Amino acid sequence: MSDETLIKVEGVSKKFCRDLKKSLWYGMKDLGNELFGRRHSGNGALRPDEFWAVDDVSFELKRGECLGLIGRNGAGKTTLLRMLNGLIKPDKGRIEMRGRVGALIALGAGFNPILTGRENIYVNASALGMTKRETDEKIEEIIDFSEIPQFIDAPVQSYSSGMQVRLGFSIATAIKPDILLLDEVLAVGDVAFRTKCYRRVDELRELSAVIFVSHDMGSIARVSGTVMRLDSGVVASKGIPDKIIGEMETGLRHQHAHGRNVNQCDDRIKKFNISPPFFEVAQRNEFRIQVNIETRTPIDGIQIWISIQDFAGNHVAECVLDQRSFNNVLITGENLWEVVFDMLPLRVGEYSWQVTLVDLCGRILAVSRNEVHVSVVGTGISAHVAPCTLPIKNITALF
Ligand SMILES: Nc1ncnc2c1ncn2[C@@H]1O[C@H](COP(=O)(O)OP(=O)(O)OP(=O)(O)O)[C@@H](O)[C@H]1O
Repeated sequence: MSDETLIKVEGVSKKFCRDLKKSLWYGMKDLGNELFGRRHSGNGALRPDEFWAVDDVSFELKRGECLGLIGRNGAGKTTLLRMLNGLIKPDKGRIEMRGRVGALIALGAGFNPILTGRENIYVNASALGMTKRETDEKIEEIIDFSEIPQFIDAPVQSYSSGMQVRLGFSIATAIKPDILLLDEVLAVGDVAFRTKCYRRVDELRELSAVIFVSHDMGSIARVSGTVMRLDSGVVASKGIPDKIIGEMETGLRHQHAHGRNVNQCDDRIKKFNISPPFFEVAQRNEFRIQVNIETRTPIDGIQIWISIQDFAGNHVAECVLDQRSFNNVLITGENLWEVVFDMLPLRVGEYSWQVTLVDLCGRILAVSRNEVHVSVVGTGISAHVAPCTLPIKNITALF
């Protein structure tokens, strides 16, 4: 690790407005005041319906350091990354970034959908300060790493979410950035690609300052030297990974023990349950789970990501339920599906499931982590080599 500070954040805050009409009105007023050189309340007190999404956050990061950013949905992690990447302006405070910044924040962000993958590589690389010659030298490496050479001359709008993540990550890291910002969006990639990405982050960590946002505590603990937990925009705690992750998990267990729904994240989601919470299944036998989502408003298009981890926290199996598998529209109130899997192609042992509810833009609506446990029983002779995809037999809407 060097002594060179690459990221310096001092008292940074960002506010948003919950009401769209008011938000537009405030925005126009602030713009008018700025044009006429008048002070505006953009950096002052909150106006009706406004709230601090990020509130007085300060930290520094040196080359060679990796900061893991954790917190429940809506804690302000992405907003902080977007400010660091210059996509939005803080209302208060100061951000200093030194060197080239590689970032993978929102799904599809930074891509022009009508341009091909190859054209987007050139556009992005030039925005990151690379010359055409430098990009020419790197382009094969970028395409190779993304593993999508057969689609590279197709428009990005035809790419799946996973393909966009592959290309975005390959570009962001191929430029050998001084600063690398990685949001949860990496989770969209499949297990094998994610593993490859973590390996590359390990390599880059020596040379860059890395900020890594994730809900996957195993990955956070593996990659980060320090972890910072945000809670309602405020830095709730910061320190070594084990301590901060432990605190967060204890908090979640406490809420659970006191009857609150730990999985509730986005305001629109009232309940997100997977049942049964524990089940035993014989190797290679069919098994079924129920997914129950209660919403306050309709949500047009969701995906459900299921990821299974073994006792050591390694991802061993996963699958995505999207519009190809079921009618993925949520109605107001109760939505209940039964999902039948053909078999669980895993070795005998104990596993936990992480089930994540995601909207069509890859934004996480709710996470059910380590709430569902499965015990695989059988002869012990296995089975599929992990990681593997869970074979879905069918999904039925129960109501
Ligand atoms: N453009 C916006 N306008 C209004 N509110 C916003 C906007 N962007 C984010 N928010 C709100 O700011 C808060 C922080 O959001 P942010 O996306 O930073 O959280 P997060 O910790 O990254 O959550 P997640 O884990 O779900 O990605 C949330 O309440 C969110 O609804």
